[in-house]
Amino acid sequence: MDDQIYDGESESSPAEKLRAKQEKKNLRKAQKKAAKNSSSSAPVMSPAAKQAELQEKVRILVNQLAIREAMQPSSTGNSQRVKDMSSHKFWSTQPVPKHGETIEEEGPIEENTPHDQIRKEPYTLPKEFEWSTLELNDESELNELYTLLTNNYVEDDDAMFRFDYSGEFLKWALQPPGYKKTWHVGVRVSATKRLVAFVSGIPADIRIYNSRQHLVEINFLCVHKKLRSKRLAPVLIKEITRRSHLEGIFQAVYTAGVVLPRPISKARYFHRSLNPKKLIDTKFSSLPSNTPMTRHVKKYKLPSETSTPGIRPMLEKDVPAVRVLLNKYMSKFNFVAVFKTDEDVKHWILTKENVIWSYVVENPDTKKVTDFFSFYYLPSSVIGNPNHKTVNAVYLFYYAVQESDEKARKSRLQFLLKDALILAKLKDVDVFNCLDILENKMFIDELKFGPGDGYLNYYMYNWRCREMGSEDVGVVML
Ligand SMILES: CCCCCCCCCCCCCC(=O)SCCNC(=O)CCNC(=O)[C@H](O)C(C)(C)COP(=O)(O)OP(=O)(O)OC[C@H]1O[C@@H](n2cnc3c(N)ncnc32)[C@H](O)[C@@H]1OP(=O)(O)O
Repeated sequence: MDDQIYDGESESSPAEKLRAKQEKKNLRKAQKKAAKNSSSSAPVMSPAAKQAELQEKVRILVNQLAIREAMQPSSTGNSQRVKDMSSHKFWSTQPVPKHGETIEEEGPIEENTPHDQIRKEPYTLPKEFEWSTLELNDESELNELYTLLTNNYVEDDDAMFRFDYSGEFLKWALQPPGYKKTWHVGVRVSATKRLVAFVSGIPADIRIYNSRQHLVEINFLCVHKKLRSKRLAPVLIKEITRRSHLEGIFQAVYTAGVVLPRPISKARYFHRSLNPKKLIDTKFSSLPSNTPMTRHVKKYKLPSETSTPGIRPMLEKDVPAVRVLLNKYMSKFNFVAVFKTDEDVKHWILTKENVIWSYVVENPDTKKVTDFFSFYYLPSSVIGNPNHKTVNAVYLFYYAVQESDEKARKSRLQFLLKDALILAKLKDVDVFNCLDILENKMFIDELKFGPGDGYLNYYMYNWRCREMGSEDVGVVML
């Protein structure tokens, strides 16, 4: 494989020219606004309005502080380092907010590019490589993607574990209703046709604060280990951006372990041991000092049966009720996935063995579905361990409960999630993971989840908005 360095970032697209124009316009607007604010006399406010304004300012400051604090490099591992904007050769050219920029108005950073001005031909790759749109319904192409990711995708900071998404999982993640094959973007070595890089997009609907958006969700960006640091990732990102623009989509949502300009929010991973001995053998966790293994194992022991009356696997007939429950529950968060149709819920929530499991609670008297939860199966390969190849992990996905009272909701969640742990244990899962998003902090401590080393930063492309705490986030990405 030729490792020639290529910089695909020198071509400037019409969108980039438009962006520069828009930035100038924004600057002029901000200057005008500042001049207006400084010359006009302040309106008279009622004490209640003043109090509300103060509370809002404090809330914003607290959120900003929480994010800044979480972004400090020392305690959070190397991937959480915040680099200077000037050292982001690629990201400093993109329509994303800059680190440190104060955000006053929500909205797009650059205007939509008119269709006839969108570049028609793919970005140029180094001459040894070619673009290849993957056909995931073809078993052998799906297998090529599986092999690329299983050997080269996300690892923890210490390179001990690597995500091992199954082929079936990838089909689920990449072929939701309305998916576009052209957003499954591969790069092959022209001579051998070997797949060496990938990025994907899927259509998604979200609400961020009060803005509903149909956009693209970007995931599975991967460059083969032997081709790292050669600026291939920016070319892949520009190409998926171009293909999104061609479909009339100008905003994106994505998550990454690394800190880029600029997170909307930052969440932390929490882990609940189900098989403590194996987790210690694989060094996924360590035995606390002065704790014998028997006591440690006992701490995480669970009942062998669930205890919520009416709990059962979700069935297709539950889809409409689950959609209503879920969208209602999501209304309390500021950044959420919107499940527009029953088809969406059928695809994303209904059980697919060894990919996602979902359970509902049906009230034994009324037969109404009152709650549901789901978790997806994503094992990690254990790198270089002679005794264990895989850690079997599940991740909490979407859920909903109905209690409006916070105390009642907390106790319901603790009750339900305990059953989720039991059900996962019955499937021979070693660890149950979640982020501190949604209302997960209501059960994390009580159900003996412990904080991990990993963080997940949430981003939007071409959308400026205020930062938020992880408890405001209701988007679960795979
Ligand atoms: C409107 C539609 C818009 C659609 C697009 C929306 C944006 C989508 C954005 C993508 C969302 C992806 C969501 C996921 O899938 S997150 C999962 C990412 N994948 C992995 O972590 C797998 C293992 N790692 C790799 O495969 C490579 O290290 C990757 C491919 C990550 C980088 O390859 P490589 O290591 O060989 O680097 P390079 O020399 O080619 O390029 C260096 C440039 O790339 C910037 N970089 C590094 N990591 C990431 C990252 N995770 N997101 C965005 N940018 C990233 C980096 O800051 C630098 O730019 P700058 O700092 O100099 O400026």
